[in-house]
Amino acid sequence: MKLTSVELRRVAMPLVAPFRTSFGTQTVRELLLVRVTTPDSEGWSECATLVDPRYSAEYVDGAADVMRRFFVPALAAVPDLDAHAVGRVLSPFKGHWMAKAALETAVLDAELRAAGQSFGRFLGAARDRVPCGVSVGIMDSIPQLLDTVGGYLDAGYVRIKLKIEPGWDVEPVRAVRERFGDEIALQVDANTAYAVSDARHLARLDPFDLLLIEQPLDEDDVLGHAELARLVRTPICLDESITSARTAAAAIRLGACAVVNVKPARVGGYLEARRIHDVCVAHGVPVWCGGMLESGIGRAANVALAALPGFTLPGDTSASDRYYATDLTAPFVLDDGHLPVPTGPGLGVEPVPELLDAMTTARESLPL
Ligand SMILES: O=C(O)CCC(=O)N[C@@H](C(=O)O)c1ccccc1
Repeated sequence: MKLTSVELRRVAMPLVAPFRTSFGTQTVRELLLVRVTTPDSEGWSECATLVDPRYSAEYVDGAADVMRRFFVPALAAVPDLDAHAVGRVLSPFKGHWMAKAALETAVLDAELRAAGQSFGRFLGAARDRVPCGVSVGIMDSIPQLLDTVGGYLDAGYVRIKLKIEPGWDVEPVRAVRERFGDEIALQVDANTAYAVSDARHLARLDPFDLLLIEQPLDEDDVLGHAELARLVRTPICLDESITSARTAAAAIRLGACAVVNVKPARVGGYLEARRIHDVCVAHGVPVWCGGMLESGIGRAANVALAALPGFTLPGDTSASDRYYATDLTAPFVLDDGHLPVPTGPGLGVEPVPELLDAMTTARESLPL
């Protein structure tokens, strides 16, 4: 396929409620959407960068700039591009995994729409719907947390993930266990907020039978996670540390993680995400699909990925209304704790034009 146009759109989507993590609070999701066209198709994707480099080193303006100045010119020069070529063409450029993921995904969407094949079928989905977890932010009080968790359980979510940080960890977990019992699937996400020296404190979470503790330490502290795994009983899951199939294999070999959060945006796209899935399955390490507060565009692709056989734990693939009163696409609606895997060509969804225009704050056609 030859790229005939690439458009970047900045979209502002207000969250239904502030979402606080150990690295900041989101109230509006400022998204960068990518739309590519080829002679016989179009492709959409969503770049998962935040407005500021707090989750990772990438941020929205930086992603748009690197696409504009380096990535799109390189891809536009390729006469017969396909999704598998994108990673190769962009490999001389270091990092910028979310920007690379957005371009690869848009090209893949265009390719699959032209072929009439769904993302799920292309990736190797083994299910037609996926069980959904939900991520619960750091709250102002325990009562507020319990009300929020109760609402999500009533909505049917099959797993609760609590964001934690020093000062908001053991007590919230204890309160949720005391109120909702030992049966609910419960895990925590620290987003790198702790140090190995906090091991004894983190071991106080062990009695609560958590599924996992996600990314307690710095993303580059793989050895620290291996040491922590020897000091706490709760399984360690890595997110920010896993940037490729190779780093996944190394982290597993070093005993740094027993579970992996597969997040396509963090690793350059769905092709590498599937490689990470395959490496983890080969090592007997369960995976689940992480989220970046995606609109329906990114959510569609994540739900398709979460249907692969090694995704044996519920992911952060929540319904649209977890974050947004109005989604860019037809909303993803939870049904008996599950979301259906889209079956249409490509992502199987597209932005609703009037909704997209209403939420667009800037648009830019890149010269090819
Ligand atoms: O449900 C979702 O999409 C969000 C899941 C979630 O908690 N994501 C976290 C994370 O660290 O993985 C996050 C990413 C970016 C911004 C805020 C939070």
